[in-house]
Amino acid sequence: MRPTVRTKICGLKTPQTVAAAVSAGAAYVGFNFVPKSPRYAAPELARTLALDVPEGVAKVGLVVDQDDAALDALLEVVPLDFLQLHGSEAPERVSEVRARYGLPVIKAVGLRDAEDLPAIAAFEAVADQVLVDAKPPRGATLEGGNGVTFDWRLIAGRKWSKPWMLAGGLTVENVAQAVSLTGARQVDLSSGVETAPGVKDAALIRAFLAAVP
Ligand SMILES: O=C(O)c1ccccc1N[C@@H]1O[C@H](COP(=O)(O)O)[C@@H](O)[C@H]1O
Repeated sequence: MRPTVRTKICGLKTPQTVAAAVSAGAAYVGFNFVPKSPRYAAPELARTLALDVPEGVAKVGLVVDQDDAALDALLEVVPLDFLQLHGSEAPERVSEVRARYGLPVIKAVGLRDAEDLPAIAAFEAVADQVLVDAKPPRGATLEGGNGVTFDWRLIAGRKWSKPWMLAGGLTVENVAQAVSLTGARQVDLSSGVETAPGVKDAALIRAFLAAVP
């Protein structure tokens, strides 16, 4: 049965882990198209995986600062339901991507402290969903997937007009507290269900989904 809080498992690269996410009730499965990431899935692989995802589970493509040519090429191959923009895309770029591809866009915003909060409002105006993630640690090479949390009290009790997802360092141990503190109705994670960077584990995926309230 699907948990009440909708869950996205991101960075899937094998049929076994996609099947684990789907059967344990994930609402979204994510494919990572960031070449430098250990979670990268080549478009042909992602296409094969995506074709096996049942109706009712949304397929999300995670990209970082991709231009139209790269997105054209990706979307020719992989049947996606959402694009997740996880780089330094400006609000104007979010609008352009929505208009060009006709797909809903999830825009990631990184939080470290209260100064980062206004960005959520800026993207709320143009994106279909906002993904509220931890800002990468200083010196990190990846824009996300770093397994770090932010101070959830920063967003406790806040309301936005668009659907949003909580991300950043979520694990089986902390997800219930994160949801209770922030009021999130959707959560997203990648490294918290891995045994090594980029290596997802079906048992960890099932345990995480069982722990989501
Ligand atoms: O996972 C990656 O490699 C990645 C690379 C570049 C941008 C985003 C990436 N991952 C996304 O980051 C958040 C949080 O991840 P984590 O749970 O802290 O590991 C999530 O949306 C991932 O999809």
